[in-house]
Amino acid sequence: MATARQDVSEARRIVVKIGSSSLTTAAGGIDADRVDALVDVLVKQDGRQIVLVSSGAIAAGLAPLGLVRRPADLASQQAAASVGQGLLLARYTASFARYGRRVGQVLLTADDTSRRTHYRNAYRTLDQLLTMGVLPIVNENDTVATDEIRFGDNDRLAALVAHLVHADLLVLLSDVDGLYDGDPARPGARRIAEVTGPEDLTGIELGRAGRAGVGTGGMVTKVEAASIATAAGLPVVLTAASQAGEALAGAPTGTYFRPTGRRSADRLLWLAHASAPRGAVLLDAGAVRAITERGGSLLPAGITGVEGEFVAGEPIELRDESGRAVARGLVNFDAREIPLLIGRSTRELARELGPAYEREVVHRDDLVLLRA
Ligand SMILES: Nc1ncnc2c1ncn2[C@@H]1O[C@H](COP(=O)(O)OP(=O)(O)O)[C@@H](O)[C@H]1O
Ligand SMILES: N[C@@H](CCC(=O)OP(=O)(O)O)C(=O)O
Repeated sequence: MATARQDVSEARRIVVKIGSSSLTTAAGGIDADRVDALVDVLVKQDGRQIVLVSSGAIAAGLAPLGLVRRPADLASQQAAASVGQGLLLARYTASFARYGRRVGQVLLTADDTSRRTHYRNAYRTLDQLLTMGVLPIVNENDTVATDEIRFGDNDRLAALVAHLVHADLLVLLSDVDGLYDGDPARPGARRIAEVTGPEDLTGIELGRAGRAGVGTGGMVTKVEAASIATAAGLPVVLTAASQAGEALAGAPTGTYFRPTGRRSADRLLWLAHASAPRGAVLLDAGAVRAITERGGSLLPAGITGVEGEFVAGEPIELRDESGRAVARGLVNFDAREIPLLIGRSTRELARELGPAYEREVVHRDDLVLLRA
């Protein structure tokens, strides 16, 4: 028998993510009835605050541009997103207006949000919208994101947004009613009611997107999103958009992913999962121990080399002597300055180059360890 989902029914701040495949018609374009059906459910969540992460900008922009499927090149996808995002928001605005509710558009890029000031601003804006009774509708800012820094799918973005807004539940809505042990179209495929940890996922075939030309990422990115959220202490429910009401009420629909970890320092989750490192510094064994075992900052004395082009404030990888990435962090120097610092003490650098050089290469507060 399925276990009761008390943490789901009691959740007060919830991120609901809906995929393109659940919002668009087979011919391309927004399916107004499906948008209305979702909105009908969301407005009934009395006493709860909802943040909606909605995909569908690219899909919504296809038909108006005379395209029949998602184009392969980034520029055309971005053009479609630019046309479609406005249409999508207009549709949501009209649908929520039936109930006298307002919505606010929030477009995020993964890269921006791993920076401290942007992260804080994003939190403040979302929190303020919720306090004012406005329902935020989040999407990736497709028109500016480049291939390297782009999520592409919204599943992982939703997991990070759930963490950002201090939600107590993440609901992923798709065109499939849960995680199956293999391709759900295969006869005999079985729905998995509950995932208690990564061990429950061994042997499961995670396929790519379902309906050709609409969704992206398929189950792979949904399971990744669920792992990010559950490791940060959040329960996750994955189910079909048509079952959103039951899922939010805590009924045993879809797949429930049980939390496996505890909430971690805010922004660092974004640094680990959303940032695209611009380069790397190589660390000697002492520096690796200092950051992995003693929770220390990375000082110039422990650096043996530098790779790539980056400027102060950007995310970089910290690698051990074998080249393995052990951490990610926001660097305090430009790449071209690092050779000057290699192997030298901060005191010596300050004496020779001035007090501006008496600083960590990566401060411990801007550093996240990667799992081995
Ligand atoms: N093991 C699996 N369990 C469930 N669905 C799967 C599995 N493997 C692949 N899929 C496919 O993933 C699709 C959902 O992903 P996607 O198309 O990216 O949806 P969305 O637009 O909702 O993000 C489903 O339609 C399904 O065909
Ligand atoms: N930001 C993109 C999301 C792309 C996408 O298809 O995501 P999803 O349907 O969630 O797999 C959009 O709005 O089109």
